[in-house]
Amino acid sequence: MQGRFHYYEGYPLSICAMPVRLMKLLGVSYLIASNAAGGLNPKYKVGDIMLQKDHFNIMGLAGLGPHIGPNDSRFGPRFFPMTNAYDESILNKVRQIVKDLKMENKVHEGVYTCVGGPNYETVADVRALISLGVDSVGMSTVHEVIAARQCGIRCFAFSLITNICSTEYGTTTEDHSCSTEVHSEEVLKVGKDMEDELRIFVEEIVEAISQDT
Ligand SMILES: O=P(O)(O)O[C@@H]1C[C@H](O)[C@@H](CO)O1
Ligand SMILES: Nc1nc2[nH]cnc2c(=O)[nH]1
Repeated sequence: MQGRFHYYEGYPLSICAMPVRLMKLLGVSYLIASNAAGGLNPKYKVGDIMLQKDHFNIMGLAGLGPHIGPNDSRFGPRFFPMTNAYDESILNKVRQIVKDLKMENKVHEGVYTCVGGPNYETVADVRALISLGVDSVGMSTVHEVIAARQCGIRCFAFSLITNICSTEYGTTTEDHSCSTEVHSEEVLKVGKDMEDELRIFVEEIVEAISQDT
């Protein structure tokens, strides 16, 4: 996909996840999802990559999801497990790729969460998410992975840590900016700067997966 639909754009989560269901109809069996995310884990640095071991479905706990409403059985059963949402065998292949590409110093494994956005988090939000065991926070991916798992697509996802979420209020300067604020320009720049490295990373993953098929 080139881009995606986001909840903050006003689309329901079923529309945000619609491309995944279209993929299912086209015969896709693996999903590689990526996202720009804020780092919550204190070990993370800007430009690091977090392989998603799991996600914390905070929007789902609030009753939002791509699968709310009448169930269309073409896209899977009404009820389904999410215990092993992120495919361990793909993750093992990626762990090897990380070693081969000598990326160990910048790659972590952790838990992602999706919030509604489009505002970034308050300090209180950040502190709460950390206490809930979340390592990175963004505005996508979770509902795509839910739709994928419902219809049996195997999933791998990673976050590019584009900024560090602040647990401190910081000081506001005369121009009303604040040292600990996140701005989308920073997020976009880190994404752009990492483009070539991430392309190689994803190409390697596609290659490794395709050896299985
Ligand atoms: O589509 P993703 O999740 O990669 O983009 C994230 C969420 C927002 O669209 C944007 C915020 O900076 O980055
Ligand atoms: N919610 C959220 N999404 C992001 N996308 C990139 N950075 C962030 C962040 O800090 N928070």
